[in-house]
Amino acid sequence: MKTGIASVFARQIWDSRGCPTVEAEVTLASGASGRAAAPAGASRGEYEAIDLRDGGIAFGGKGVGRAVDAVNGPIAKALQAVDARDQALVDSRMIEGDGTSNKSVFGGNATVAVSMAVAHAVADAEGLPLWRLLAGDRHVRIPLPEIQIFGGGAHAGRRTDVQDFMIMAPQAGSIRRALEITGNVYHAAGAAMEDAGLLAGTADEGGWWPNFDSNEAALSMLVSAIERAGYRPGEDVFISLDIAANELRSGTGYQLNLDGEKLSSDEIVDRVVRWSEDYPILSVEDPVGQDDTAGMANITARIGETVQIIGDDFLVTDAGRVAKAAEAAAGNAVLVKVNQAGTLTEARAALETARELGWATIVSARSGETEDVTIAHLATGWNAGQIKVGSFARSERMAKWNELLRIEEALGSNAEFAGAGGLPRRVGKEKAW
Ligand SMILES: O=C(O)[C@@H](CO)OP(=O)(O)O
Ligand SMILES: [Mg+2]
Repeated sequence: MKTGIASVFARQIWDSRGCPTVEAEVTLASGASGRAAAPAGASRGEYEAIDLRDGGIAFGGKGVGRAVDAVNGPIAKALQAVDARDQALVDSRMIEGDGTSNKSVFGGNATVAVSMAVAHAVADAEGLPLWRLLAGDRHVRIPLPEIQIFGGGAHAGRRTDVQDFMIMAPQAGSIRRALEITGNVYHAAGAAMEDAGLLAGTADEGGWWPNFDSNEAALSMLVSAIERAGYRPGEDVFISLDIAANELRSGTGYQLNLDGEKLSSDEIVDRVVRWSEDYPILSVEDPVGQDDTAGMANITARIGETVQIIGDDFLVTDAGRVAKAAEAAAGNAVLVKVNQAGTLTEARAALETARELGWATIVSARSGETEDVTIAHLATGWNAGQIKVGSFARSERMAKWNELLRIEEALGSNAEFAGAGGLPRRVGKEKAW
């Protein structure tokens, strides 16, 4: 069989934070091949797949020899001669071989690299771009991007409590135009920071280092950067926040260091609701911690009609957690990170479950990335509607944005920008700022 897996091989490479990660190469009997690399998170949910790192830590500068060995040993053996076109079978062989619920034997960094490399090898064998292989004959839309302008939280020495200050331009009409708008806002924000004497470099994902005295100061600066770039906040360009509140947990509440306050779940929800009234915020991710279903349900009831409420650490790309959250009306969108699940099959199941429930889906990068562009293909081929990759000024991020430009070009006159259509069904109703 030409698409039978002939070899699986891994090596250690280095990611955008200068930390080691796993790169896998898969070759089929025909000679077709695929390559993919595992990303790595810094703000990680407790329920996501474990990255194996030598020395046992989840994030940092130690090697990934154990994960590399898992690929070159048991995973390679388990996948020998398996038909690569059967992604579900490939992934279940790894899931069964690992035998744990969180991939702690092989490492999620081992399984995710192999899972994605297999998909690339099939695309090579079929002579198709990966997005087209994944989409089949189905119509796809170019995803609406969420792009970081300031990076805070765990990505900037906890300089702001909020982790990602991002923008969205649902009316842009194309990825080409959305990126142009983002570039203009990004540079305007840098110039505004310089004018205010606040320019102090960039954070982990390339957003400006957030030298602010309050979370509100960052929000105000973002609004003025949008205006300075010549756009109308709340019309052309909206704000999207990743609070990453799991990182703020302290006892039973949440510690906001910049604002010098400890808040209960109800109080942090009040705070985010107030921000959403005072600023043109269209999307909020992880406003509460990974186990705070009541808090997610509370904020969804209060602002979910007009604001997208995304679960990241709260849902960890798990179909079961998405279904439970939907039952509790806790959120209206899921962030899909393939390495939280550990395989393409499991990540896609989380995405499909959310879609069936009328939730929005956002395919996302991690804060530690490589030149791998797989997620641009997943977001398009799975018709996710949205994509989050980090900022607009570092090559591991730009590689993904630029790949989307190529995909849009390949679609030619069939290219359709998801725009506001990528938002949850309830979001996008009239709201004045
Ligand atoms: O929280 C997130 O959404 C991501 C990307 O911003 O961060 P990390 O990869 O560190 O989890
Ligand atoms: Mg997040």
